[in-house]
Amino acid sequence: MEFRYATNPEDMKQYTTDKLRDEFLIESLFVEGELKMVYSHYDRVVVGGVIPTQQEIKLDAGDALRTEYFLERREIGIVNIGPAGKVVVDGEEFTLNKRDCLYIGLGKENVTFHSEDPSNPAKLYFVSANAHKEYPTKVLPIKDAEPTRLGSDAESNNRTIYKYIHADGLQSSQLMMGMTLLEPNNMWNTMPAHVHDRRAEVYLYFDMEEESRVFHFMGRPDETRHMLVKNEQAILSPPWSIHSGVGTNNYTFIWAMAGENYTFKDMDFVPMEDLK
Ligand SMILES: O=C[C@H](O)[C@@H](O)CC(=O)C(=O)O
Ligand SMILES: [Zn+2]
Repeated sequence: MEFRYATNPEDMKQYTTDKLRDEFLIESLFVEGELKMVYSHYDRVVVGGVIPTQQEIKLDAGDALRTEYFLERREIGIVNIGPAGKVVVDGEEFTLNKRDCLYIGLGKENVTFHSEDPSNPAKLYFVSANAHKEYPTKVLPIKDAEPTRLGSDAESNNRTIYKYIHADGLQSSQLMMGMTLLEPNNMWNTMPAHVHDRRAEVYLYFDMEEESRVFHFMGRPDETRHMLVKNEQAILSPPWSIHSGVGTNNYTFIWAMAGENYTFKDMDFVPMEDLK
């Protein structure tokens, strides 16, 4: 488990490119046969990636959480971004095909990750947050998720948002999670940009070509910076930061939020005049 601390936005003004990336970019989450995790002090989210091969991989609290097991005081949302996989939760099996989401509630002790075909392994991405109450452990297959169309070709941001974990979907204590797919020839996400000072957010960009990049914008609206992001890299977005990107090609991303309220629509849009 790697640890990331929270940042004062005043300090971010001084950051070099390398420092910005060290604090906010997660460059490597997916390694065959391994479970990789980053613990962020923003709303204490844990961001993880796992590629199980021949052997199952256990979701382990290690020494980092100082609890008996990972979900003792947590909940988790898992999305498969690769070939078919399986998650076993206290003996119950959940199959996840590409883009399916599994929510696991507080108190589940034994969670293991598996691939249907170890030579063509699953790629499971997850975000976990602290939880105060147990909600049902459940899969939402992508085919049953509600699509919302946003943007337009004229603005190069024609995209579909699927919400998985939220007030009207899979229920949780505080975690919200979903996925946004851009149509071909559409490159912009989240423009006009917004902030939600009550919740931190995490992005995972994926389904990108090796040579494609997303220029991801962050920072307070009047003090923005960018980071160059590759396929299957994640971004930690502080509550005070915009989180918007433009790609050299279209792409897909998973967003996850945790924090104060549980209201997806609680976001403050930034007028173009205020963006600097
Ligand atoms: O707070 C919500 C998140 O930033 C995403 O829902 C934004 C997004 O997917 C998009 O505009 O494309
Ligand atoms: Zn947001």
